[in-house]
Amino acid sequence: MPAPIPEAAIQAIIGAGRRMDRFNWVPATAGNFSVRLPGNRIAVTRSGQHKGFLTAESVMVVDLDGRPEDPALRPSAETLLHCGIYRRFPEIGASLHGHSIANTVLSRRAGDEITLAGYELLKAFPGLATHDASVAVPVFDNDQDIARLQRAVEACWDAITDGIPPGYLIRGHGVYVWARDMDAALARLEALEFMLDCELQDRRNPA
Ligand SMILES: CSCCC(=O)C(=O)COP(=O)(O)O
Ligand SMILES: [Zn+2]
Repeated sequence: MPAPIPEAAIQAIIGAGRRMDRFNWVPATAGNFSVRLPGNRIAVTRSGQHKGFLTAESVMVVDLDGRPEDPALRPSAETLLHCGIYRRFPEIGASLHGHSIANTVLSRRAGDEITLAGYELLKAFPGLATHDASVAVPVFDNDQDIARLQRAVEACWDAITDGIPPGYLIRGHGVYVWARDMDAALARLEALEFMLDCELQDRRNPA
């Protein structure tokens, strides 16, 4: 009999969905969220749920390779991207994926990264103590083969020598961010989305 999902993890996931829905970052059934549990378990949203209206039944458990504890339940189609984050970064406790207008539009127009520079909100990212900095957020081509997409993400991470940014974009699709816990992941997501929105508005109305 598998261990129950801790109530705190369930509430963190439900709360994240409500908060992201208020910003219109999870339209239709877009988005997926996860929390690391003890014992190499991951609490993750089930596939096809509206993330603004999650309940305890919307959350299930997979292992670090994405295998469901209950084979009758279907985890997020993008579970392997969450697993890749937890496998790579042992200190990470929560991961979020959303589809905002800003991350979708900008990633469609971008090359293989979007550089954010000079924003006070860069200080919401780890290791940055000043606006006088820049972060190159990777952008990956969208792929319905999520295992292949995860391999592209890992190849990019392997090539970064000066600090992996706490998020990436998937072209025309959305964003992934992660942090030590759900509150920190939401703060990072809000900071990143704010800066992407600024970039989008800048491009619409260049000075
Ligand atoms: C209608 S959204 C298309 C799938 C997607 O990109 C997503 O984020 C939600 O997929 P899930 O399987 O996690 O519900
Ligand atoms: Zn998605």
